Amino acid sequence: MIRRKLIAGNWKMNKTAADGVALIKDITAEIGRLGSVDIVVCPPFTALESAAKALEGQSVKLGAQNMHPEKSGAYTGEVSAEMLRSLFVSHVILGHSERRTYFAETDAFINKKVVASLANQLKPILCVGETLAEREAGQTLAVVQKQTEGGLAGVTAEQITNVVIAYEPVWAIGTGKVATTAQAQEVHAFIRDLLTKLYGAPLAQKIRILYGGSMKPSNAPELLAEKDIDGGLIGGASLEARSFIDLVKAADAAK
Ligand SMILES: O=C(CO)COP(=O)(O)O
Repeated sequence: MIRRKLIAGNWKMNKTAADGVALIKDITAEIGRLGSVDIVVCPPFTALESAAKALEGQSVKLGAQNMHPEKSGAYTGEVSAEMLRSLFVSHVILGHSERRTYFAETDAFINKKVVASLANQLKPILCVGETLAEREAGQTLAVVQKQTEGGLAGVTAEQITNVVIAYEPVWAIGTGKVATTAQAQEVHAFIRDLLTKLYGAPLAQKIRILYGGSMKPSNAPELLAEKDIDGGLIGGASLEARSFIDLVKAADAAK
């Protein structure tokens, strides 16, 4: 398999610094040195520094949930790529549907962040996905195409293998409604084709495309068996050590 599976936990606005360290200790005690799967945890900003210390010497990587595209300046409440790098952050979730919806983030703004993250040696996890109304109107692939192309504008062939795409159908996030494996694989294959058109097959084959939306240990094996599903971006099930560990084990079994 050319693509290593990747399991990323998006803690969203959950866990204090102390809660985060406790969770990381439970996770790393069981799978901290598992070599076969890439694992990333994405705590809130306030828990990054203590999480980085708890992850020292472990293979689990650290991600942030957002960043601002500018280097520094008068952007109250925001955090730059350089600030994240100084806390040993390697990945950053960008364009999550919750940020698109609640914070009015556009493809153009998300694109600036993607470009800035790559320029600062961070690996962006670019989230794309349709709402229920868009799916019902038959617009799923058009929406995903617009968000993917918009997010990746200006990203070069040299940079693209550092990008991770996460397909997260908005109607499946936090709802318990998981996309069927066929629904997910259809969109993942579509994204892979799009990446092939943009960057050519050899590079497109190397890019990880994660599924996100009510993924849990019970439905992960079936999803992860699909040809173009290279891992998961996990919300709710990443908040408990047991379910997160079981998701990582499912990815290990599917590799
Ligand atoms: O939004 C998600 C990950 O970014 C998915 O959240 P849930 O796993 O809670 O549905």
